[in-house]
Formats: sequence, C-alpha cells, structure tokens
Amino acid sequence: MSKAGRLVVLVSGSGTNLQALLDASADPSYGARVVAVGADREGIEGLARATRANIPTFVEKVGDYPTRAEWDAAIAARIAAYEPDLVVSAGFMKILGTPTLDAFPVLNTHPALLPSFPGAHGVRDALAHGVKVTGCTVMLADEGVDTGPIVAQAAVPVQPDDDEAVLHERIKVVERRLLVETVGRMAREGWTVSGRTVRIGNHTGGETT
Ligand SMILES: Nc1nc2c(c(=O)[nH]1)N[C@@H](CN(C=O)c1ccc(C(=O)N[C@@H](CCC(=O)O)C(=O)O)cc1)CN2
Ligand SMILES: NCC(=O)N[C@@H]1O[C@H](COP(=O)([O-])[O-])[C@@H](O)[C@H]1O
Repeated sequence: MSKAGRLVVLVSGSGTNLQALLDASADPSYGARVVAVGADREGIEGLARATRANIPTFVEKVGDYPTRAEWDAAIAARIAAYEPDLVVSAGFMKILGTPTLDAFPVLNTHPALLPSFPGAHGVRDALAHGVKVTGCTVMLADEGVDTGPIVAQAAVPVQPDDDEAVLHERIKVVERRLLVETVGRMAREGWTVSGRTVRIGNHTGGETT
C-alpha cells in the first residue's frame, strides 16, 4: 500500500492545478504537502506560485542536455533530492523517462477523457472531433503517452460556441477539484494497482506498488 504524504509537483505553465494543491495542503488534515515544484522552463507562473508559497523550485530544460536520456537522468535526480512519495505532473509538458518512472509513482492530470485524445493537445483534439462531452483524467503515468492506469475521471459538457480556451477553462474548474480530491485520498488512504485497475483505500486483491 503506497502513501503520498510528500509531493513533488511538475509544471510547465500557469500552475492553477498546483495552486489548488497548495491551497488544499494548507489544511493539515489533507494528508499531503508540496515539498518542491519542478519545471522544464523558466519564467512561468507555476514557478512564481511556488516561490510565493516558499516552496523550493528547480528547472531542468531538455535543451541544456546533449541527449534526452541525460535530461531524463537529471530531472529524476532533482526530484529524488526531495524524497517524494508521489510526483504530480500538473500541466507538465514533457514525457518523463524511466529514471523517474522507475523511482517514483507519477500521477498525471490530462484535460480529456482518456484513452480519447491523449497527448499535448487534448482539448483542441476533442473540440476538433466534435465531441459533445469531454472531461479530465487523473492517471498513473507509465512509459507511454497518457497510456497509464486511470485513477479518476470527470465529465465536462461541450457547448456549441466553445473555442479551445473557453472549453479548457471549463475543464480546468472540474480538473482542479478532481486532482485535489484524488491526491488527498491517495495520501490519506493509500492505493494499489492491479493490472490497469487502481484502487484507493484498503482493498484486497491489488498489487502493492
Ligand atoms: N512517461 C510519461 N510522462 C508524462 C506523461 C505520461 O503519460 N507518461 N504525461 C505527460 C502530460 N501530457 C498529457 O497529459 C503530455 C505532455 C506533453 C506531451 C508531448 O508530446 N510533449 C513533447 C514536447 C511538447 C512541448 O515541449 O511543448 C515531448 O515530450 O517531446 C504529451 C503528453 C507528462 N509526462
Ligand atoms: N497533456 C498535458 C496537458 O494538456 N495538461 C494540461 O495542462 C493544463 C495545465 O494547467 P495549469 O498549469 O493551470 O495547471 C491542465 O489542464 C492539464 O490537464
């Protein structure tokens, strides 16, 4: 049974999901706290949010390394320095390699109902397809792109005049609530993974991660 008290959160942009986790973890009963925030780029609001909250930050840029494998190793080492129980990818726009995945459970939030519309542009792709309902997914990352086992999902309606920005903002309201609730339950109750099934709480029959 895994527990998720110490969180390292990875961001690449505005960090509103990060802010939701920071706000929730201000309550000691939440069961988890953000111990560090990492990013793949400088000058983003997600890093500024961490600094305002007096949370340590780090940046590892892919372009600073001769190979992707060296970046994979570098970001894994930066994460490891904070000894997380759970890494939360919250708008982090880089695919994490096995040095990170083999060392820590990584929870990712995606703005679509996986397995539909994986990748860097889930909202745009769902809108282009003409779906009437989309949503958000919280899943445990594996070596694939958004292929890991699903932990939680929530549906969000698409309105006729939606553009990508409007729809994404509607999704993000639901997504922040889903992520905060899911991380909190994982921290307080633990989780198990059996094949593609993730169970939160003290369930029998699952593999212990
Ligand atoms: N090993 C994994 N790492 C990550 C996953 C995952 O499922 N497995 N999810 C992503 C988050 N994500 C969707 O939820 C996602 C983000 C970015 C990309 C992507 O194609 N990235 C490109 C670069 C894009 C850019 O720099 O703007 C890349 O990595 O080369 C796909 C899916 C977090 N990490
Ligand atoms: N495929 C990855 C992806 O699209 N992630 C999405 O980026 C947004 C980041 O918002 P935030 O920086 O305000 O939390 C979130 O909606 C997250 O699901």
